[in-house]
Amino acid sequence: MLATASPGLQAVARRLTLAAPTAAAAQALCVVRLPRRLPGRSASLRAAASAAAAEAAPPAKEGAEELGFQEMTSGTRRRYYMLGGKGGVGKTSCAASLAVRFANNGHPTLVVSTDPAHSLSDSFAQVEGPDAPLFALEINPEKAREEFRTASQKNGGTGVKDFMDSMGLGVLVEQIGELKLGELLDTPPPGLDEAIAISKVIQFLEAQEYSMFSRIVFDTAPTGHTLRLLSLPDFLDASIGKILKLRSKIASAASAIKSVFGQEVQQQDAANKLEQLRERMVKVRELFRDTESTEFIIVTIPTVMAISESSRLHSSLQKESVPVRRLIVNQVLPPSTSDCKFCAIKRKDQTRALDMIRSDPELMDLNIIQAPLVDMEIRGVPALKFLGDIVWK
Ligand SMILES: Nc1ncnc2c1ncn2[C@@H]1O[C@H](COP(=O)(O)OP(=O)(O)OP(=O)(O)O)[C@@H](O)[C@H]1O
Repeated sequence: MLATASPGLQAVARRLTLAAPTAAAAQALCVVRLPRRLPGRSASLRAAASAAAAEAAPPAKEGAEELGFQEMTSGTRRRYYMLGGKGGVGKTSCAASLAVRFANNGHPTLVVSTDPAHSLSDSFAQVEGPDAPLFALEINPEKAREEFRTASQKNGGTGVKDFMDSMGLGVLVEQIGELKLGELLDTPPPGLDEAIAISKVIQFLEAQEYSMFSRIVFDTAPTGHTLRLLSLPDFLDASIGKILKLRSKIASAASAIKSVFGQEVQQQDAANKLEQLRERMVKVRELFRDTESTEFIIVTIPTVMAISESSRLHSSLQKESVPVRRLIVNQVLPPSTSDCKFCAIKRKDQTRALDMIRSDPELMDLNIIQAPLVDMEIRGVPALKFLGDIVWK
């Protein structure tokens, strides 16, 4: 599939992830050209960021050097980095800057967005600029869910019920109904979309075309969703497992009659699809917990509320045995020689919040990375490279 990507398609860039693709682009794999030059304010951005980086750098912790970028980039075995945190703290900017940094260090990299707000359809695009291939993949969770719904309707929808009723097997169908899979899909719990979307990413990554990627960076959905997502594979694993069992009972009871109507093959397809989904969900869960290949990086900002939420997130991730080692504190105000009262108050507030991290039992042992608030919107590869060089050291 990669071979069909054409450099001529319409360029759309929103930081590194893609804006809503056109109908044509939505259908195809497309190449996105990002701005090659930093906007005119790059000098002030650079000055502020360097000053902030120098000022904000926390004292090196014992063993901290092992958790530098060197450690993230070493080795060619595939690794996954998932960035999560409260809405708007800078997950996408940090994820995209990490992806650019990996690509510039020779890693063919894929950055994945599963945020429903970002995409209308699945799209896959090469980002121009970095030294090694950098691709952005956006999964449309709604579309992924639709595929799943179609499979389950075939499996337990009214067509099957009418048919089974006529065969005196309606009770079994009611049992399927009790599992409420249809309802689950009509009013999905938050997190289901992301779970299905991530399972879809895993499906992609099993394909030959994607084998070249040695670093996969996930720009995850906000905190609450991500957490629910983590418990979902267990839930889906259990309910899909039950459905499959019932399915095989029904199939064996009615196979002779069904084959007369030619429905057996279709239903077997649906059952296979559910089984595949279940297997992928199990893989998602394993992937999330694999310390060798996966790391969940929490992104936060220096406010009391964001830090409290990050503390809860870390606690939940630990309960789910998800490896977390780094905490990015983004948008830390750079130092200034001017006597701006507003800035002074804000800085004091941020200092208090940073102290809170140091005394929070959930967060204090994490490797803390401070990223400065810069004076412009972070868009395009050069700006992301710039941010990445400051954040990922
Ligand atoms: N260090 C920073 N300095 C200045 N602006 C920043 C910084 N980090 C992020 N921003 C800006 O803040 C806004 C939100 O950032 P971003 O989209 O990366 O956050 P997010 O956590 O992914 O948001 P969402 O939860 O909505 O997906 C963007 O306009 C981005 O350019």
